[in-house]
Amino acid sequence: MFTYKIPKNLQPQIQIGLRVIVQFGKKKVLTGIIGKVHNKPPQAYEAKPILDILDDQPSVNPLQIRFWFWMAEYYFCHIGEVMFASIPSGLRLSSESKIQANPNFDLETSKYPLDVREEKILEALEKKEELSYEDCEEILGVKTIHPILKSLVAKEAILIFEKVQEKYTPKVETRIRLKEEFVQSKGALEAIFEAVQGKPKQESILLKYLRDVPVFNKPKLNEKGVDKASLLEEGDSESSLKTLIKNGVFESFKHVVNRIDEEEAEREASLLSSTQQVAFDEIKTHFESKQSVLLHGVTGSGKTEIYIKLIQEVLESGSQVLMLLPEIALTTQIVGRLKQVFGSQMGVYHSKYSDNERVEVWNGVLSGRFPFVVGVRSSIFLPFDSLGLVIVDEEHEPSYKQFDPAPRFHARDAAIMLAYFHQAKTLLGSATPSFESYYNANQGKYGYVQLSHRFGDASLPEFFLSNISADRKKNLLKLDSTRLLREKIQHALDQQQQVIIFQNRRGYSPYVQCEDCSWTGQCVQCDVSLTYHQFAEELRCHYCGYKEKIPSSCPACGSTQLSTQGMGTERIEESLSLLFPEARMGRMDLDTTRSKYGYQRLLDEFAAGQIDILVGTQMITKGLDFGKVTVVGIWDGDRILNFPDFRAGERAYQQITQVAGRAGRRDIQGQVVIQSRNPDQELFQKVIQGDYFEFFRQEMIDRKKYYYPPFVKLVKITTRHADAKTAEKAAHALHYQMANVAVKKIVLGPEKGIIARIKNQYQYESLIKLDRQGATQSVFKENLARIIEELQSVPEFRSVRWVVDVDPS
Ligand SMILES: Nc1ncnc2c1ncn2[C@@H]1O[C@H](COP(=O)(O)OP(=O)(O)OP(=O)(O)O)[C@@H](O)[C@H]1O
Ligand SMILES: [Zn+2]
Repeated sequence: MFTYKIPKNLQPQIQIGLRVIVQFGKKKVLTGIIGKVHNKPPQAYEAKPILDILDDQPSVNPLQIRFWFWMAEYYFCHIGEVMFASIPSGLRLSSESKIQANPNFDLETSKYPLDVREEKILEALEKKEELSYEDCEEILGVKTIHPILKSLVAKEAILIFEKVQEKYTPKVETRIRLKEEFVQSKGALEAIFEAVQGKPKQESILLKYLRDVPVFNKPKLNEKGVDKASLLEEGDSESSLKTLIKNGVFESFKHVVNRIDEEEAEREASLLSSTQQVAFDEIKTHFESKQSVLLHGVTGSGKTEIYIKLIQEVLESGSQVLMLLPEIALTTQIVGRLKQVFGSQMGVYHSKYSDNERVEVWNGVLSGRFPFVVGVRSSIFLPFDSLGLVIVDEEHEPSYKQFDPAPRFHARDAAIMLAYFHQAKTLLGSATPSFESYYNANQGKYGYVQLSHRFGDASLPEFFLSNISADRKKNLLKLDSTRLLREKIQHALDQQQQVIIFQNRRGYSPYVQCEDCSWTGQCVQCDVSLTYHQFAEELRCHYCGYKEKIPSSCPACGSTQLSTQGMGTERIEESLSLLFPEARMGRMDLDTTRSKYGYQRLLDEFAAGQIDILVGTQMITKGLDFGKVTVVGIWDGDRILNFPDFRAGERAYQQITQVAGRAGRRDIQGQVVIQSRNPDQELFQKVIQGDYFEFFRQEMIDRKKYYYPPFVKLVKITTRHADAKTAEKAAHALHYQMANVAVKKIVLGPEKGIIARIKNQYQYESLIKLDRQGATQSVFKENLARIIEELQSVPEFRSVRWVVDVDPS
C-alpha cells in the first residue's frame, strides 16, 4: 500500500473504495483503490498527489476491502496482489491499458454526446482496432489522457483491456429477415410465394423462415429475423438463399450477440422428496445457531435440488447468493439446471470468460441485476454487498486452491470468511467431504446433515476389482484392458447404455523411450520427462508447456527402436476404439476442451447419446448427471493411490467414489470396474465398503500422531533461483532463521522440490507446522515477513524468490 496526497479539489469526493489514477514511478500511471484515508504523511518518501478519481460511486465496497485485508494477511501476500486478482483489468485504467471500441455503442442513439477529443479517439478506433495509452496521447497531443478515457468508458463508448487475450471479440451473427415491404401486408407476402412458384428450394427456405418467424400474426418479429446458420441447417442450399437475397425478398444483416445470454426461467424448482425435505429442514435448524453447515450427501442424492430451494428462500428475503463450483466442466451441466429455475437473475462467472465478460458480471452484481452468481473460485471477489448465503459445492475439490500466482487462497475457506463478514451462512456440499470439513463438523464447529440414499429408486453402484497381473499371466489382457472390464463395456453397449472410462493422465502415453539405451525425452526447462502426444506428434512438458517434435531416432544413441510406455487418455481412446469398433468414442481432457465451448459440445453429445464411451481425466469425475451411464471403468487404480502427500488416502477415496458415482444414477444399478495390479490393497476395500466414517477415524489417528492437518496448520515455503547452489544456500539460510522463531511446532526441510527444477528455476521446499490457534499464526507470519525481508537484503540473495503457500494442498 502506498500513501498519496489528496489535492484540494478532489477532497470533497474522497471515499473508501473509489478507483483513482495515480502516478507510479516516472512514466507509469495506474489505477488504485482508496483503502484508507488518514493524516499520517509517509516517512520514507514524499507522497505524490492523486491525479484523478475514476468513480462517482465506490467500485469496491467496505466489506470487500475488509476481505482483501484479511486475505493478504492470512495468505501472506501483498494487498496489491489481492486487488489485482479481484478487479478485472477492464476496470483498471493504466498506462499499460489498451482500448477498443465498444461494439454495443452507437453514436447516433447514445444518450451522451461526445466532445471533439472523444470523437477523435473513436475515429481513430475505426481505422485501428486497438490503441495503446501512448497512441491516444499522440493522437490528441496531450499528456494526461486518462480523463478522456475515463469519460469514454463512462459513456460506454470504449472498452479497456491489458493483454491481447483479454481483448473482447464480439460474437457476430449474420441474420436474415424479409425485406420490410413484404411484411406490411398479406398481399405483398402472397406475391412472393407466386414469385418462387416452381422453385422448390427457395420455397422451402421461405416456408422455414415463416415457421420460425410467423410474420402474419406478429410482423414485429421480422425485425430480429433468424440466424443464417440455423436457416441453412437442415440442408437447404446457400445458393437458393443467395438468390432470394439478390431478388430482394430477404436481406441479411449483422447482429452483435449479447455476451451474457438473457434467458428467462423455464421451470419451477422440483418438489423435494421427503428425505430431501428432512435434510433441508435440518440445514435451516443448524443455521439458527451455526454459520456453516456441511451437507454430506452420497452421489446422486439430489443435493442440487436442496441448494435450489435454499437459494430461492434467500433471494426472496432480498439477500444475495453466491454458489461456488470447482470447475467449468462441472458448471456446464449444473449451470444449465440452475438457469432453468433462476433465469436472468443468475450471473455466471467462468474461468474461461474474457475480461470484459467479467466486467459485465461485476457490474451486474453492483447494479443488482444478478442477485445470484454461480462461479469458479475467483467469483468470491465480486462486489457483493449483502450476501445471505454462500454455497460451496464439491467442497472437497483440490481445485478450489489457487496455486499461482498469489493470493494462494483456498476458495472454500475464503468463502467461509467472506460469509462471516457479511453475516451470511455457508453451506458446504459433498459426497466425499474433505477431512478438514468433516473434522470441523465432528467438533461441532459446523452443523452436519447427511443424505445417505440416492434420489428416487437409484441405488449406489456395485464395485468390481479386476486384476491386471492375473489377466496378463493368463493372456487375457488386451491393450491393457482386463477381460472383466471388456465384458462390462460390451454388455453396456449391447443394452444401448453408456460407459465412462477414467484415467488421470492426458496425452498418448507418458514416455517415449529408446529400447536400446533407455533414453527418454526430458524438458529443457524442468526436471521432468516429456509426455507423448500422438495427435499433435509432439513431446510436451505438462509443467511449463515446452514442446518438441517427436524424434525419428534416439537423440542419444541413434537407434530407431523408440517405443511408448504407459497409457494416457489419448491412447486409451485409441485402444477402446480398436476393441469396440462399433462404439462411438469421445474424450474429455485438457487437450480436447481448450476452446470455450469445448466442454459444452462434448457434454451435449454425450447427453444426446452420440457418444457411447467417454474417456476422460478428473474432469469427468465431478457432478455429471447422465442417466444412461451404467458402467464406469477406472483404468489404472494403482495410479490413483500414488499421490505423494499425506492426503493420498483421502484423495484416492474421493476420486474413486466420485467417478464411481457417475454410474447408475437412475433405475439400473451401476457397475464400477477398477483395474489394478494389486487389488488386495486395503484402500480399495475401504472404498468398496463405502465406510467413510471408519476411514476418517483411522486416518485421523495417523494425522494426529505425525502432526498433519486438521491438527496443525501447514505453511510451505519454496525458495527459487536459477542457480542451484544459490537456491540451496538461500533455503538453508531461511531454515536457520526460522529455527529461532519460537511459535512453530516443526520445520521440515529444506528439501529439493518434488520436481527439482521448473522453468529453469531450482526449487527447495520447507514445510512448517503450526498450532491451530490464530495468534500463533499471526506471530509466525510477522516473523516470517521480517526474515524474508532481511534475507532479501543480502546481496547474493537479491534475486531469490520466496513463495509462501499457506494451507498448501
Ligand atoms: N426433488 C427432486 N425431484 C426430481 N428430480 C430430482 C430431485 N432431486 C434430485 N433429482 C434428480 O436426481 C438426480 C441426482 O441429483 P443431483 O445431481 O442433484 O445429485 P447430487 O447430490 O448433486 O450428486 P453428485 O454429488 O453426484 O453431484 C438428478 O438427475 C436430479 O435431477
Ligand atoms: Zn517444462
